[in-house]
Order: sequence, then structure tokens, then C-alpha cells
Amino acid sequence: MEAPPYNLCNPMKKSTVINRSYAVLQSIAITSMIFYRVSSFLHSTPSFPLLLVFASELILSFLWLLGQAYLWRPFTRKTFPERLLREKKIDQLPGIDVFILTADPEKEPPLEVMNTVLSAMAMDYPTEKLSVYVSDDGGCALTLYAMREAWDFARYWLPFCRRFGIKTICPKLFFSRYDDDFVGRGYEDEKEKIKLKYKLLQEHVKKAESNGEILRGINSKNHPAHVEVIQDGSLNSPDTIEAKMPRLVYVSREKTPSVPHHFKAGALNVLLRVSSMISNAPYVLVLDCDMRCNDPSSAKQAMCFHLDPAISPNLAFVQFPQMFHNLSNMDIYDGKLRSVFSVKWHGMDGLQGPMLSGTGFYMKRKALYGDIVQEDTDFTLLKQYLGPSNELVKSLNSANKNNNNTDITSRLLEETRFLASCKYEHESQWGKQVGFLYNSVIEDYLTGFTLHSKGWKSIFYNPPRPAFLGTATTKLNDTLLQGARWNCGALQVTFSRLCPLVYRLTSRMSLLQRMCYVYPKV
Ligand SMILES: O=c1ccn([C@@H]2O[C@H](COP(=O)(O)OP(=O)(O)O[C@H]3O[C@H](CO)[C@@H](O)[C@H](O)[C@H]3O)[C@@H](O)[C@H]2O)c(=O)[nH]1
Ligand SMILES: [Mn+2]
Repeated sequence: MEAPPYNLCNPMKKSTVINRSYAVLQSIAITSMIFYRVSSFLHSTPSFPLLLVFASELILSFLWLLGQAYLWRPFTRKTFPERLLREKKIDQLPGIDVFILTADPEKEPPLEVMNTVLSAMAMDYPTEKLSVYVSDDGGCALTLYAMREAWDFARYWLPFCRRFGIKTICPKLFFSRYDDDFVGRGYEDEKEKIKLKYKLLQEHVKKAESNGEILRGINSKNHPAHVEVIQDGSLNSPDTIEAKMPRLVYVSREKTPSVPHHFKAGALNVLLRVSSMISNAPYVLVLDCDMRCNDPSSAKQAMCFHLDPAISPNLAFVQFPQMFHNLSNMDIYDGKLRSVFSVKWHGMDGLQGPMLSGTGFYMKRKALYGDIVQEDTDFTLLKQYLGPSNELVKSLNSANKNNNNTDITSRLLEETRFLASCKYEHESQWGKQVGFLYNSVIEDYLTGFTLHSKGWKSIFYNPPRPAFLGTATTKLNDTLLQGARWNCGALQVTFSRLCPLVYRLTSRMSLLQRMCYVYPKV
């Protein structure tokens, strides 16, 4: 008998019928309107204002037509991680590298980043297969200090979450809740102990911050590369609880004012290279520093797609929706982005898959390395693409191995610093054909689009319990700025040689998928 599938995909039949009928009705109305205008223009010469009105009607009708692509074939999905685990042994699960990005210690306080890091470390996934990388573009010693403190706290937090099956694995969210996931023997006592440790942790970081010592002499635009694998500092302390921990690596890439750093995409590419030397997991999870893991099982859920032989070969990424913990019911600026995550991405899921949303996605590392990276590609050609590091090119062939046991030697750390240096990408294809793409204010949109244009697929998974919870913009100013940035970025692509309607016409991207890409983003 055939094993039951790890995931199910259900076409949303009712919505499809309603959407399509509505589209037919509306298209009849629009065609009649255009017919009426043209025939009236044939009878009498139109005035200039009337021509303007007609032009705007045509533009709006075109936009309406583009928007129909999202509504044509909506899908929802379900996963069954327990079936996956029944069939695959724990050691058959692939490795996952989690990338967490931070740039500005003032806007993104290290205490918050630490919460994201702890939530990622506490995911319900074999610890030896999980590595967490923190990219700190600010090069801030306080962030590094907070990471070391987080590591110390994790030695208590992780066993606590595992022992009581805690679902709210982000400490800040956990301690701000009124209801508990678990009530049972020993729970209350343990919770109080952990709460005390969390308070201490907060105090340590706040004290370090107020001392100011740690921030002196920092220049976020000009600093050398620093890579550090966080290790136990106080292993010998008497109350140490033995805990198997995922690897935690702090990365601050080199920055010099004369070399463009390419913002988030640049930071992600450095993490791709550095992680390939250390854990080199076949899948990466990308999280903005304010996007906490809220469901320990999200990695297994994503693997229900990535390990499904029917889907896997063409699947580049599994995108989870961005959900937020700081919005009230009076969300007057639509900070929740309802139209995107409740409608549009479900619609694209029925086509070739949702766009890349920048955070909360599990990406196949191989998909980012581009077409050139095949087994028989010449070594020198690979170096032209991937830059001068021999070690990086060699790592391509071990992409499916789980080498989380790599010894961290000083030579390896030196290589990672080289990979995180400003000059590394010079004359390589990073940001052009390899990794996350540059020269766009919305690198996620461009990277996702290029992957789809090469034939890769993506999946949108919107589970009942939000897998990740972020912080939404709640001020009108910020919301407008963000909207303007997204739409400008999308327009910039639409009016370039990459215009989604016509780019790579020979590729397998459907017209409906192309229409989604040119529709205004929010
Ligand atoms: O030079 C930089 C700039 C930003 N970041 C990080 O990138 C993330 C996103 O940047 P942010 O300034 O918070 O942008 P938002 O507008 O909030 O981000 C939204 O829009 C971006 C562009 O579409 C997406 O990449 C994000 O995932 C999405 O949440 C944050 O974690 C930053 O720390 C860096 O690491 N280096
Ligand atoms: Mn943000």
C-alpha cells in the first residue's frame, strides 16, 4: 500500500466559482463601457477632458484585469509532520541553517534580536541539524554580547521548552501571556526559575547598554569582518543543565564606505557563504530580526513539502505568511497585509507559487546558486561565478551532507572572514546570478521572480497556528514609507528589461503568474 502523503493541496472550489463568475460579470460591464465610449467618439469628436477620463478608465481596466490572476485558482494546503516522521528517521532529516538579520541596534534592540534567536534555537528539530546564524550589519559589540548571553540562557530555555512541550518558544511572548500551554507536575516551579533567569538576562544586557562602554568606537559603516561561533562560556558553573544545543554563529561582515554593501541582500549572501563553510545545510530559513518563531514545528511542516518526492525537484522555497503580534483589531492601516496573505498568495499558490516575502521562508540552497552550478561544471568557471574561494566551490558538492560536526579551526574562521570581506564579491556573479539579487530596493521580489522565471516553483503554507510573528508598522508615516518602497521597487522592475510580462518569454512561467508580478504590490 502506498504511504499517505506528507501534505495535501486543496483547490478552494467555492472561491474559484465565485471569483470567476464575478470576473465574467465585471468584464461584460467593462467591455460594454469601452464599446459605449468608442462608439460615442465615432459619432462626435470627444472633448479633451472626456479623452482623459477614457484614458484613466482604460488604465484602471487594465489593472483590474491584472488583478484577476490572483483570484483565478486559489489553493490551500495542509501538512502532516507526524507522517513524515513515521517514514523518515530523525537522522534522515536534512540540515537547516537559520539566517537572522539585524542592522541597527537602536531601531532593532539586541534584546529583541535575542528573542528571535532563542525562538529559532528552540525549534522542534534535531539540534545537530540546526544552525542559527546572526548577521549584524551594525557591527555592534552589544549585539555580540547579547548573543553570548542568549546562548547561556538557551541552556536552560531549550530543555524547559522540550520538557513541557512549550509552543510559544519566544521567551518574551511566553512570559507576556496569561494562559499556559501546559499545566502539570513541576511546571510552575520550573517556570518561575526560568522567569528569574530571563529577568537576569534582561538586566545584564540593559546594564551593558547603559554602561555605554560596549558601544564606544563602533562605526556601523566601517568595520572589519568578525565571525564567531558562540561557545559555552560558563560550562563549569555548578547549575549547568546539560542541553544539546543548535550551533549559534555571529557574523558581522566587513564594511567600508567605498564599497556598496547592498543592504539586506548583501548580508544574506555573506551568510550563505559563511554558513557553507560551517554547516552547509541544504535548506535555509530567513528571518528578519523582529520575526520570532511562534510554532516549534514550522521546520518539519516545511519539510513536508521539501521532502515530498512529487514536489521537491522543482521546489525552491516554502513561504509562510508574515503575521504580527502587535496589531489591535483597529488595524486601520491594514498592517496585517490581509490582501496579500489572505488572498493574493493563496491565489499564486494555485499558479507557480507565491512571491518571496523576505522573511519566514525555507529556501533550497541549491536554487540560489544558479543554473551554472551543476556537477560537471568546470572548476575555474565556478570560481568566476562564486568568487576566489576554493573552499566555497568545494562545499557545493557536499551540500547534501550534514556536517554540523565540522571542527571550528582557526583556518576555517580565517576563510569565513575572507568570505565576509568587502572585496570578496568583486568580479564574481554574487547578486547578479548567484544568491539574493542586488540593485533593487525589494531584493526578495526580484530574487523570487528570477527563480520563477527559471522554472522553479514555490509553495504558500498558511498553518492554523502562525509559524512566525513579527512587528508590524503601526504609524501612518512608516506604513506609507514601506508601501512606497515596495511599489517603487516593483515599478522599477516592471519598467526594466526584467519586465515580468515579457521577460524570458520562452520560460515556462504562465501568463497568469506574470500578471501577478506586475500588479501593484500592496
Ligand atoms: O543593510 C541592511 C538593511 C536591512 N537589513 C535587515 O533586513 C531586514 C528587513 O529590513 P527592514 O528595514 O526591517 O525592512 P522592512 O520594510 O521592515 O522589511 C520588509 O520589506 C523588505 C523588502 O521587501 C523585506 O526584505 C523584509 O523581509 C520585509 O519584512 C531587517 O531584519 C534588517 O535588520 C540588513 O541586514 N542590512
Ligand atoms: Mn522590518
